[in-house]
Amino acid sequence: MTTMKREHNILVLISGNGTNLQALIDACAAGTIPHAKIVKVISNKKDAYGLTRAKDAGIETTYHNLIAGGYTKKYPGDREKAREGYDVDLAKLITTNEPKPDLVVCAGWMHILSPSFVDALQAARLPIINLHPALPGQFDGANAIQRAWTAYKDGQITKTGVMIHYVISEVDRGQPIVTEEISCEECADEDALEAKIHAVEWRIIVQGAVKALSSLP
Ligand SMILES: Nc1nc2c(c(=O)[nH]1)N[C@@H](CN(C=O)c1ccc(C(=O)N[C@@H](CCC(=O)O)C(=O)O)cc1)CN2
Ligand SMILES: NCC(=O)N[C@@H]1O[C@H](COP(=O)([O-])[O-])[C@@H](O)[C@H]1O
Repeated sequence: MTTMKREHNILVLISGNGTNLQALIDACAAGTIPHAKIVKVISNKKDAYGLTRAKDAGIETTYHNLIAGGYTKKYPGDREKAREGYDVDLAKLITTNEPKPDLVVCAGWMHILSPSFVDALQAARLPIINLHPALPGQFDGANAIQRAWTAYKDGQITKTGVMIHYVISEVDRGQPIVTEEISCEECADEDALEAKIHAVEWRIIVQGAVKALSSLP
């Protein structure tokens, strides 16, 4: 008797255009990510075009914002408490989502997640992976592409890359799942490097999701 494989549920966090979300949507539809479905997209930016991409694909969306959600008003002058409250509610949004997600993917999610968030998802046995446009330990944080190009022009590096890694409290320091190097020397300018990085991103975010799902207990 053949046992049907349960579909894995993916929840995606975005902040922008959503081209990496689109790569995941297309990969689920094509079966490149086998037996998987994106069940929710959450954005911290109301005008994120990724929300449109999700709606066009029939995926439920939620807008969750630090200011619009009243967190900075609730904790006036205490940005850390406001972020903490925001993150605790974000974790609740994710862990109580129906259907229950099996994997959270940060696909251009531009908000540093607090330890209370990371701990809450770990307690729920819910892995988080992140797309980062640099190699492990190279340019942690925001604006990695711009920083890589500057470092290359200053003669400090000859290559950069893209990685998918598990998310821990320390930003961009979680265990890498997939990495791919990119030679800066083959790029005429920063725009060419950015275009090459994005093309690699759209491929390895799918590979990273497949690997993370295949590692689930
Ligand atoms: N605890 C973790 N949180 C996040 C991780 C992580 O590995 N651990 N990865 C990031 C994604 N990211 C790089 O890959 C990243 C995104 C944003 C920032 C940042 O400085 N954000 C600022 C706000 C910037 C803005 O709004 O434009 C902030 O949060 O104050 C750094 C790294 C996702 N989170
Ligand atoms: N530190 C994380 C980071 O910088 N992520 C960057 O956000 C973009 C999202 O694009 P998208 O919204 O089109 O997927 C990606 O290109 C990625 O380089």
